[in-house]
Order: sequence, then C-alpha cells, then structure tokens
Amino acid sequence: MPAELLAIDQGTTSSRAIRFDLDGRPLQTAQREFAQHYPRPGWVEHDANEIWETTLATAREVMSDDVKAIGITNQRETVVLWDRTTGKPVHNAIVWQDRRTADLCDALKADGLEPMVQGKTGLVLDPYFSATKIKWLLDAVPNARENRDLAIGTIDSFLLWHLTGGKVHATDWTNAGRTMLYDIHARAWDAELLSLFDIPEWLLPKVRDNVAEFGDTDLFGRSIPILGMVGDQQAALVGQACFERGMVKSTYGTGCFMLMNTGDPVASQARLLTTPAYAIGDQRAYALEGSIFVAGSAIKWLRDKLKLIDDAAETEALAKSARADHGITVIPAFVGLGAPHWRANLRGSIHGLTLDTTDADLVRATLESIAFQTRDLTDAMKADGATKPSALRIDGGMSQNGWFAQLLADVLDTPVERPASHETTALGAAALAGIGAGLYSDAADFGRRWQAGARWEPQLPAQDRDTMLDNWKAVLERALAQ
Ligand SMILES: Nc1ncnc2c1ncn2[C@@H]1O[C@H](COP(=O)(O)OP(=O)(O)O)[C@@H](O)[C@H]1O
Ligand SMILES: O=P(O)(O)OC[C@H](O)CO
Repeated sequence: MPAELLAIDQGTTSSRAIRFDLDGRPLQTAQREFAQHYPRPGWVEHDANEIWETTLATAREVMSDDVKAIGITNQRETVVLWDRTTGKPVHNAIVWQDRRTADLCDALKADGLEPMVQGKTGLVLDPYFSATKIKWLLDAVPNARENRDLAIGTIDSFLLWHLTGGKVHATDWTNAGRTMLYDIHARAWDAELLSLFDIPEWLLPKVRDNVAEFGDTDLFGRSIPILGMVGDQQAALVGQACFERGMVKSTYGTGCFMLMNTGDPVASQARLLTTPAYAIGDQRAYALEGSIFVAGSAIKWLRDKLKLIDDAAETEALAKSARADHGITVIPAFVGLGAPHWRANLRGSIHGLTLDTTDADLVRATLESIAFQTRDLTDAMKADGATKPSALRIDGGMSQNGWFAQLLADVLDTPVERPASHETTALGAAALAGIGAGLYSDAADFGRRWQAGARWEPQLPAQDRDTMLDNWKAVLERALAQ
C-alpha cells in the first residue's frame, strides 16, 4: 500500500488539510475560511472553536487509509486561552496582527528592556509576538493566573490538544520562539521573561523539536501519530528545501515573511528577527527573518474595500496595463509596519494621486509596494552580513502572479524561483511527519525532491531600478517621519 502524509495548515484566513504522496504531490486538498473579528481599530480576533471545527472538517475530508502520519503547521504568534476540562476557549484568540498591546511595548522599550528581550528571544519589542497578548488575556479573564483548569498556547498547541483528546499540551520550538517568552539559545521558557509579563509557566505547553512524537489521534477511525509540528513560515522554509546556509525563501500570503537559513543564530543589527528554523534529529538551524505584515491582504483590500477587482488574479493584467510612470507610491502600513521599521502605530497612505490616476495605476503601485518592502528586507539582511543569495524561492498566494514575480526579480536584482509544488507550507509539515515516520531518511532525502516550476531573471536596467528605489525610500522616509 502506498504511504501518504497528511498536513494540517491552519492559516490566518483559512484552515486547510492536504494529503500528499511521498514525492510531495498533493493528492487531495480541503479548505475552509473562517471569520475575522475586528472588535476595535487595530484589534484582530479569531473564534478558536471555529479554528478547530474547520481544521477537523478539512482533515476528515481528505483523510485516507494510507495516511501514516500527520504534520501540523499554523499561523504563528496567535494565542488561545482554553479550559482543559472542556477544551473550550475562554476568550477569542488574539491574532498576530493585533496591535492592542502597542502601548505596553512602547513602555517596555522606554524602560530599556529591548536589548534583554532581543538577546534571549531574537525578537524586537512589538505587539506582533505572543507575550503581551498573553498578558492582556490573563489580565482580562478573571482569576486566570490562579485557575489550574486553564491552558494557554499558540494555535499548534490548541489543535494538538484537541487532536489528542485533551491528552497532550505541547508546542514546538519554532512556535515557542515567537512567544517572546522562550530563550532560543538555552531552548527553554525563560524565568525572567515569564516574570516580566506575569505569566505562570504551568499555563504553557511543553516544547519539542519539529520532528517528535507529539501524540496520537483517534478522531479518524483509527490511531494515527502526529510526528511533525512547525510554525508556517518555518514550514515553508522546509517545504522549499532551504537546508543550506544562505538559502532564502519568501512567502507571500496575508503577510510576507522572508527567512534566510543561517545555521547558527545571527544577532541582527538591522532590526530583523533571529528565529528557530528547524530541529530535525541532530540537525538544528536558525534563521534571520524579515516579517512584513501586509502583502496579500493589500490585494484583498483592493478587492473587498476599494472594489477595483473581483478576483486577486486580475491584478496581473491590470498591473501590466498600467503606466510605468504612474507616479503613485503606496505605503501599505494598514496594521503598522513590521521589519525593519517596527512602527506599530503607523497607518497606510497613498502618495502622488492626480486626476488621471486609474484603477490600474493603484493596483500596480500596491504590488510595487510589496516588492519594495521585500527589497528593504534583503538590504537589512545584507547589513547583517549576509551574502546575496543566488536565488530567492517564493511561494504563497501572491507568487501565482507572474508580473509580481518578475518585478521582484527586477527590484531585488536577484533571480526568483517558484517551486513546482504550490503548497510549500503544507508540504513542509508533511515532510517533517514523513521524516518522523521514517518515510524519508532525513531532511536531505526529502530536499532532493524539490523542483523548480518557474524562474524569473532580473531584466530591468540598473538605472531604472535605482530611480524606483530612490523614490520609494524618499516617500517612506516622509511617512515614517509622521
Ligand atoms: N494572482 C494573484 N495576484 C496577487 N495576489 C494574489 C493572487 N492570488 C492570490 N493572491 C493573494 O494571496 C493571498 C492568499 O494567499 P495564501 O498563501 O493562501 O494566504 P494565507 O495562508 O495567509 O491565508 C490573498 O491575500 C490573495 O489576495
Ligand atoms: O497565516 P499566514 O500564512 O498569513 O502566516 C502568518 C504568520 O505565521 C504570522 O507570523
């Protein structure tokens, strides 16, 4: 009987389950969207019940008798507080995009705490990460710090709890590494940080490597082991087979997350993040990460709010039809700016509008803003001593846009590659489960199956690139000065 692997990919806007064969081919996919709640400006919540229900439903839809192991990957940083006796969340999950703790982060920065936090966690003091969200939840829910029935964790641990019927409360080091409570060097929850945010350690999950025996699930008519768990951006790094130092991938989903495999941890001087990449057997690697909060969500905004398009794919033809000298610059700070600026309270703006600005110009300028932000990340990586990669591997919904991929190659002056498999994130989780089940001997055995699907070479003359980038920098500086 052929061996198959099931990946659960719990994302910001939808839950997906994909069944793969061992060559990494997706055999069946199920996807369900769920509601986004915006209770106040800058606040973003999910109903964790809906997250679990959509996850279970999609996994049931694609499950087969040949699935040997399950891998879980998830939107990172988002936190759930739930009751261990019922499995029910006691508050909506607070999502990674949520900015409600911006003032607390500013206060901690003013107290001079950022170097300590950065030294231990590799993260900067920003509401993006889980610690201040957890503190907010524990302050909001009465007696939460005394109630031993409660458990807290990122989405991976909440799903694992449900899959194992409430038996296992565990996470993996890539997810733990985004909480701002985990010392990524000592590889343990950190007492000083737990005390700073007033979080009892018993509320938190146990931390494991990415390939481990996370527990068994009986929810599919037989017992199936869960052998891989990993945050979604690190999953994409694995799915893109970036196993060598210096290899880089960038995923363009709701946000854009660029990770460079650095092997050993590199302390960033350029406001990038140092983050666990993967721990597979005796292979342990770290990454430098640039996190941009808005990428595909800007395309969604063009579709749902400005109603300039009916479908994201239309942006390709519209961008092609727009004038190159449209003169518009979009600063996509809809939820503040992430790396390397970390400006939680900045908001978006559009510069250079004239009476002949068209819908196509706005669409093109929005796509350009995402490519320019990517360039800011590669410049930051260079400032941190990284050598220019031979190619950038891209994935995520926006990577389907060929015009955008060519623009990226031009703006970065680097070849851009898109793999044959579109489901890179889920594939990474499946790969880890497959290694755990002994279906791949190691990461390299899986990595040999990676295949390029398309490649774009830089074509734009250097002078044109410089003009575009000079303009972007000037407008961005003005926006940052606000
Ligand atoms: N052809 C396209 N051009 C530009 N953006 C696209 C295209 N196709 C999808 N997108 C954008 O990609 C995003 C979906 O990507 P996906 O990787 O599924 O995101 P996530 O996992 O964050 O939910 C959406 O925001 C959508 O607007
Ligand atoms: O759900 P995605 O794909 O937008 O990814 C979210 C990231 O993990 C946030 O850090």
